[in-house]
Amino acid sequence: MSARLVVVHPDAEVLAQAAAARLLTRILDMQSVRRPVHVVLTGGTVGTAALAAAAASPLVGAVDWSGVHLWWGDERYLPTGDPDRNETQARAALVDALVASHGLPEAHVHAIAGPDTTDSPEASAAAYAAELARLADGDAAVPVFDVLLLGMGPDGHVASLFPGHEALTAVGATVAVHGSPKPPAERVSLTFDAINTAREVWVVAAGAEKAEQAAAALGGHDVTDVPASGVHGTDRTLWLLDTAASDAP
Ligand SMILES: O=C(O)[C@H](O)[C@@H](O)[C@H](O)[C@H](O)COP(=O)(O)O
Repeated sequence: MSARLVVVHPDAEVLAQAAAARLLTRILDMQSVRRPVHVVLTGGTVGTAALAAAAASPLVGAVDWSGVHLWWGDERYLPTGDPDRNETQARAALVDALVASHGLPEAHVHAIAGPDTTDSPEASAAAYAAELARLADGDAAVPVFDVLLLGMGPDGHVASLFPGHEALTAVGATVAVHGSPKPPAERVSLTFDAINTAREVWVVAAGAEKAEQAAAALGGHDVTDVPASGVHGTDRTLWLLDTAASDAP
């Protein structure tokens, strides 16, 4: 487990641009030492803005996308193409362009299944766990994630791990979530166990409404109340904030 490093940017726009530059540089760096590279994407406002910024960067052409696998930290259990799916938003911002123009194989886009192809969030979580295990080394449950992006909700949730929810203590790589306080109620998420195997975990958050929980998480508040408190990379844990999110009342 690594110490948390906090980087503060002036506003949400600069934060998204900087996170995009960091992400592309991280992938390039990793490609010089290993292949494939595994990246976990996030939904959320800043996370999606960062993907859009990555799409517009000239560095996008420097990455060998044929050697990159994309995953999600969580998904809203909604049908393929639903505008509220994290996958749909990430595809529109970046992923579709990578497949169409930059050689990312569609088979490397590991979306979490919705109700159009599975019978339940449990079935989707099981299918995602199987896909993760298929790409993992040996008996590992998940691939070694080179970078795992997370947004954070104003309640301190990350992925679909919400305060006080039973999913916080789930074992295994993935968990079906029912009764999410943020709609939609049904979701699928990576567990803490899976998230915390990543080499690098980056929490990206902007806005004054995130400040209290960001401060609580960085202060090591109990993970049951502030799930963001419980995420760490094995090599590095980065908190990428804007000024408003870093300025606790
Ligand atoms: O499904 C979701 O809701 C997201 O996966 C969630 O974890 C998100 O990243 C945070 O809630 C931050 O979202 P905002 O940046 O939009 O506040």
